[in-house]
Amino acid sequence: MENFFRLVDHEDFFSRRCIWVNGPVIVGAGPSGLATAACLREQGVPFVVLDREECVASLWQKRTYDRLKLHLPKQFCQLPKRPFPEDFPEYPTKKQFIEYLESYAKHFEINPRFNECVQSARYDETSGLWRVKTVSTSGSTRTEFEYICRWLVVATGENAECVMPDIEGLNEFGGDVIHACSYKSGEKFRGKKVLVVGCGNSGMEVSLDLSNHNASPSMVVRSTVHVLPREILGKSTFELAVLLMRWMPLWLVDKLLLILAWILVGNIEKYGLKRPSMGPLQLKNTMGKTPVLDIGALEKIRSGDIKVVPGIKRFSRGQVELVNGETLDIDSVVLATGYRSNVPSWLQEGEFFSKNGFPKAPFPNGWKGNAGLYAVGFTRRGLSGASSDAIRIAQDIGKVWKDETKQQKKRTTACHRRCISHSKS
Ligand SMILES: Cc1cc2nc3c(=O)[nH]c(=O)nc-3n(C[C@H](O)[C@H](O)[C@H](O)COP(=O)(O)OP(=O)(O)OC[C@H]3O[C@@H](n4cnc5c(N)ncnc54)[C@H](O)[C@@H]3O)c2cc1C
Ligand SMILES: NC(=O)C1=CN([C@@H]2O[C@H](COP(=O)(O)OP(=O)(O)OC[C@H]3O[C@@H](n4cnc5c(N)ncnc54)[C@H](OP(=O)(O)O)[C@@H]3O)[C@@H](O)[C@H]2O)C=CC1
Ligand SMILES: O=C(O)C(=O)Cc1c[nH]c2ccccc12
Repeated sequence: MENFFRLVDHEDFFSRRCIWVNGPVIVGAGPSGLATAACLREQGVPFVVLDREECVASLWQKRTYDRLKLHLPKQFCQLPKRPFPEDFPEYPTKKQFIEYLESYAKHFEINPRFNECVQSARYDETSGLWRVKTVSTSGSTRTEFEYICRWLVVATGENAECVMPDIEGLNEFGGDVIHACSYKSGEKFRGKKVLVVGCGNSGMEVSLDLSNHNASPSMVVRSTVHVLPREILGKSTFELAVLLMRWMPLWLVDKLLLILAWILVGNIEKYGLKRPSMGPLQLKNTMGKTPVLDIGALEKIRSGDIKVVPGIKRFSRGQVELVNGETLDIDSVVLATGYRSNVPSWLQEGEFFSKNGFPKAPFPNGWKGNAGLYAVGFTRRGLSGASSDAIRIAQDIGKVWKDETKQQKKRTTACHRRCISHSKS
């Protein structure tokens, strides 16, 4: 047992083991939890990280497709205190990113308690402490734990659960229906007609991968979407936007991006890809809707290899009926319908987090709540947002920690002195 938490060796009436944590409990061992743990380690603050899966970065390891690459340049995706290895390409692969995260955890000696799913967490006013209940499913035994701590860091992410839409007739469809989080490669869809529901980055990249594997994807675009080239004149579009934002307001950067996109990708409305009236960055900031950074799907749409279709009316056996009345024969469905936070399902708190599982306060103020509650990685700004939250949280907790340990030291030294002077007299 590591020295920073003590197993209070008693089992309560419900056979739940209580663990006092000296320092914060961090829920989630993804990039956000790891970044916070690393920054705390540097401050000398002990912590416990909990994760429901048996590995770090489970979203990346278990719920993403094989050909995934980061789609922002590497300098926007590395975590605090430890840059990516020099030989990483501009857009690291999923494998490289996972290797980096594993070595990051090792370097900062972060050893999460795996297979522990947090069921509930509440602040106990009387003691001024957080009570975090988990169920551990390691092996065939089921153990319940209760962690008691002063600080709670929520790092379960914006993508904790898959959004599975309830579409009429989907139960009668009969073929394979998977969410994009279970999609690995187009290999097993060769020669198949696949309906991809959703046109965010997942829908676009799954459609591209299917087409590269000689499947026939039809992608559902029920409303509007911003598609931007990943690069403009050899420079990353995201980086260009970040640079421009230093000099001009967001709406103007949006206008420029759209002019450049028009020059580079032309009118895409004729392919069924209508743009929202709000600009891409403004939409990301206000609604959290990420623009698509194109890595080749547009070309396949132009060539007709990826078919764009309107919203779905209903499914029937082997078929889908669309809102324009058209009916398509299909073999499989990939739901690229997005993700949601799961915080409301376990955190018993109504002030800091809103019902959608995101902090109520917008960036950069959504990292700190009341009574030792923190949130990391809910900024809708990807990995760079998570890093900036992590740094702030560790500084905030570190300051209190240092003040208190200093005082404690003073008390012990004073007592020590008194004892010595006492023994002399
Ligand atoms: C396909 C895809 C590609 C992406 N690409 C990029 C990119 O290129 N650049 C970028 O900046 N961002 C990207 N993102 C955004 C993404 O949010 C971040 O990459 C990153 O994974 C977020 O880290 P996180 O730690 O906040 O969340 P996660 O990585 O989701 O980690 C949260 C962890 O919490 C655990 N957990 C959840 N609930 C519980 C519970 N109740 N009890 C215990 N543990 C729990 C999960 O098991 C998980 O390990 C991408 C997202 C997706 C889905
Ligand atoms: N390479 C990379 O780095 C990648 C990054 N990502 C990131 O992961 C995050 C999640 O992306 P993604 O999984 O694409 O999710 P998004 O939330 O971005 O997109 C969901 C899509 O599903 C559509 N949709 C939802 N419900 C329905 C329905 N009932 N019928 C039809 N369409 C529906 C939405 O349409 P509407 O807009 O009308 O609601 C939208 O087009 C994003 O931040 C994204 O950038 C994802 C893949 C790759
Ligand atoms: O890829 C993602 O999911 C991200 O959230 C990364 C990201 C943060 N801010 C953006 C603005 C435009 C495109 C992608 C992102």
